[in-house]
Amino acid sequence: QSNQYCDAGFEYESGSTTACGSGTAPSKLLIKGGTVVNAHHQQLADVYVEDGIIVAVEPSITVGDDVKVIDATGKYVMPGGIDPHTHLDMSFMSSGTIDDFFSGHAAALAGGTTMHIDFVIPVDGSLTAGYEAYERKAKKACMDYGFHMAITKWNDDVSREMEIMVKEKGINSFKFFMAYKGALMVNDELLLEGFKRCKSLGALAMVHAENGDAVDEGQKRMIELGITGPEGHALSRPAVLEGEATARAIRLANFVNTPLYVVHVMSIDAMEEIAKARKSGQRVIGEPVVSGLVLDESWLWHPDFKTAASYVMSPPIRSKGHDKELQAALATGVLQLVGTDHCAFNSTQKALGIDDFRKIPNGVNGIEERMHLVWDTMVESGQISVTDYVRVTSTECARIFNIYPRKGAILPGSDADIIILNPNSSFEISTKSHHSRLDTNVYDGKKGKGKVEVTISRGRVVWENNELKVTPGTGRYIPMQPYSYVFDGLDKKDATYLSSLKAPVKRAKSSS
Ligand SMILES: NC(=O)NCCC(=O)O
Ligand SMILES: [Zn+2]
Ligand SMILES: [Zn+2]
Repeated sequence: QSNQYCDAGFEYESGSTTACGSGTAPSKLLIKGGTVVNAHHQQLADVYVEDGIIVAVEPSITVGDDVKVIDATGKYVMPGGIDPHTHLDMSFMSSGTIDDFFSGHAAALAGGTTMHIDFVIPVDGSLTAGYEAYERKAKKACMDYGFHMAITKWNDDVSREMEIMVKEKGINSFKFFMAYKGALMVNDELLLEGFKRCKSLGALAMVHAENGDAVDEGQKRMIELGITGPEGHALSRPAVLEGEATARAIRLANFVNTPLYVVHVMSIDAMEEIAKARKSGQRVIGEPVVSGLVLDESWLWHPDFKTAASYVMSPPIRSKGHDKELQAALATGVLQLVGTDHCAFNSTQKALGIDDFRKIPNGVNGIEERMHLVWDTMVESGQISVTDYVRVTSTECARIFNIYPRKGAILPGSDADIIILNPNSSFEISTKSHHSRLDTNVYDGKKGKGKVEVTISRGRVVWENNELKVTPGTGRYIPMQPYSYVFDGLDKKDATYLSSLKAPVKRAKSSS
């Protein structure tokens, strides 16, 4: 397997073999004989692409000699994955994630993901400075990307800048961290202000739901007990704290009547709050991440610090049982789409917390592994259909963030972000052959059925025959408009609420 790629102009240390290339960019491409799968439908059809756009999806398309033809007989032709949750090149916990907008994209493309949405972190509270910094970081992009933005403090400038981000910069979602006390964490007052502002702009409010004050207390408790290793991470922030914050955020969003997106749902406790809210008719979206779906916390008790620390993320990976319940929730529509929270720190960076788990930079990998692991865990096990696979890995993300059907579909007019998955082939994940810069991989050794054999990024064949051909600077920013479908009808709910309020009681002025 090739593990190196064309990186002209960018410093990058990589593996041994070379597969440098400009990313074959035939202006015309025909994918023949496959089963084309969209979230709503699947059919035997050919897909014809010109200049990065899908032109036709129909049986038996004939073309001239100038067209590159890929045979997909017996395979699935699907929209490339869209990862709604990543942290490339992010400064965090006295460190910086080691996958940037080049290596992270290379890894993503090798695993069948053709777009992601990353979280811009404001600089000293300034959204504009944060946006500009991420614009610079993303110059080396080799696949398409969009941005969410974190809100870490509140004042009139932030409120004004949110409007600029939505109306001028193509950002339609803002994340509020209810954890990471003393760093990114916000209080309920800010949460309410932020939710109201999101609503007024048609932007989606997102939350990292853990009770940060209680986590702080739990961490102190572990240190006092002499538990300083990675297992202290899990013990200090139990699922009840995720459930509490999820419930609180849901209730506050309900009070404001704005949709809510809960990122990285890791526990039954949080999932059940989402289920309850959805059942009552509230617009709440739940995003499980691959680590929560396929791993359990036992790794945090591994005797080797390097191994154990590589599994430290927040909220923590939970005990066995949570994984299966989250899978069931995804299969039944309680949770809607799968992310990764790809946030890669290598073992040297993780060693910052060798004596104190509170200093281990939080985050695990997944951008390269998500498509394979979701296929194997959910489709191969019979829990979801192939069309649902497309929905949870691509289409639903495109719909929620208002870029459908440009993304998330194999339809005439859509961007030609396409994967060909062979259900009869198999994959094996290995730290040695992955494309991330990480020296660890929380999925190392995992094997399964289904293999992404070809990835096409806007008409360019970037992954084929286990070879990656990517070029920095070819990825494009995808602006996202506000008021996606999750806002439909909310004005009617507001009107119902207002008309339900009784007219103010008129009282005579008392004389005494
Ligand atoms: N999840 C995690 O551990 N690191 C990334 C930051 C976040 O999403 O909370
Ligand atoms: Zn988070
Ligand atoms: Zn995250």
